[in-house]
Amino acid sequence: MIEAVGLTKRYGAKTAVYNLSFQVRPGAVTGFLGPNGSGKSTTMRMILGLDNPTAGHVTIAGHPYRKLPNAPRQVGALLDAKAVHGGRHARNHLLCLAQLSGIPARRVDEVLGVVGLQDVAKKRSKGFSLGMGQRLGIAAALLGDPQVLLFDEPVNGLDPEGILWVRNLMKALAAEGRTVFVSSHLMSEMALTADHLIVIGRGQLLADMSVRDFISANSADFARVRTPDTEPAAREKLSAALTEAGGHVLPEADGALRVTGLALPRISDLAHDSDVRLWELSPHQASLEEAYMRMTQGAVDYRSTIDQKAGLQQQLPPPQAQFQAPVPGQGQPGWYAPPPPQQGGQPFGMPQGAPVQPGAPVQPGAPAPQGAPVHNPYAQPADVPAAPVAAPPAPTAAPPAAPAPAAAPDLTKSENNENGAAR
Ligand SMILES: Nc1ncnc2c1ncn2[C@@H]1O[C@H](COP(=O)(O)OP(=O)(O)OP(=O)(O)O)[C@@H](O)[C@H]1O
Repeated sequence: MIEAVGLTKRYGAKTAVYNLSFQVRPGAVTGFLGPNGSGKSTTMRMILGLDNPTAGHVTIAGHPYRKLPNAPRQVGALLDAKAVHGGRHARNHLLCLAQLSGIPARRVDEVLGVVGLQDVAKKRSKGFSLGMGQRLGIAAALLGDPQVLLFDEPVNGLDPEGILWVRNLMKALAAEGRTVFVSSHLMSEMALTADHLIVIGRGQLLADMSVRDFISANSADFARVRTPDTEPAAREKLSAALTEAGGHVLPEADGALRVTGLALPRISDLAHDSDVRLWELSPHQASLEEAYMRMTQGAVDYRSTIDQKAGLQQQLPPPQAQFQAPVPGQGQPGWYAPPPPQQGGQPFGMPQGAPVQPGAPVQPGAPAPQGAPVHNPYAQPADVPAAPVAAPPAPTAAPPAAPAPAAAPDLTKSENNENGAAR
């Protein structure tokens, strides 16, 4: 098991990782998700003892990596597939690594076969494609037949067949009881590969939950209902009837209504009873990618201004907007209404208070425990992490309309590392 407690890493004024605590358990693929620059690689480097935490600590099987007995046999990692001596043959590269760790040569041929590079084993790796380089990096990670495996963006550069192969490999390794920790910025890929998700944004924990919980919290079914464009009063009338019947109605940018909490036949009956004609009544499911984008949108460091101008980068609402009561007949162009899974619920399984404790899956709609610190990753400027703030008032049924800015920690103070030494 990998366990991080209060992990923080600063590079000068830049806080790459802030107060990150989580556990990665054996027997499962744990996806490590976050936008570019969110701190995934930094976290992995700290797990592997390649970077010292500014504060907090991280252990593998109870030991910091550098104190782990026979570490190369216990932990395998793919961090940077390009970090290979290009002049060496693939086999020689692996042979060197094996000799350094006392691993027999026959294991080199085994892993070359596992990753499908046996036919190019005698080729210099500088001639390798991106995908072949990834396979060589994965072979190196598997050399010691380790129980704990870390892969940083393993599907980078792989073709669809290669992606499927990595996906199946990760699952097979976890099924053998190994701890498999895989970083990615693609929710769609992780939804297919991982059992558990740890999501970070700007170095802070946004979610720690099983994929199943993430799916049930985020991919609620909804119906799209459309009334004739020429009859805004009918749309308003229907919206009121649906809301009165217990549905949640949110206007979509194109004038349709997104309805949750009511089955399609019931929506049809209500429209009929209200004497409203329908141009569309269709079942839909919100995509996980969409939910993930919304979860991390406030924590994205790099965003194209050109995309925004062209309308390619959709401006999504802040999470609090999801709770705004629907206004019958009034569209809110420019944003895509999310599906609230339940009344007063927490649509994304996001921690309302403190980041979710490892092992405690987020219950959609569950209020933050009283006294838990409020964590508001959306309120942060780009370079300042959210601070653990003072105890909030008792949770209320409805969240505030606007995100409350969280106090930033004093970044000028040094923190002590696990050994008590200031960095
Ligand atoms: N050695 C370093 N010196 C200064 N800043 C660094 C260093 N390493 C990382 N950073 C910064 O820390 C932040 C987190 O970087 P990191 O590479 O961990 O993110 P990431 O989630 O792995 O990103 P990506 O998905 O793009 O690989 C970034 O803003 C990055 O610029």
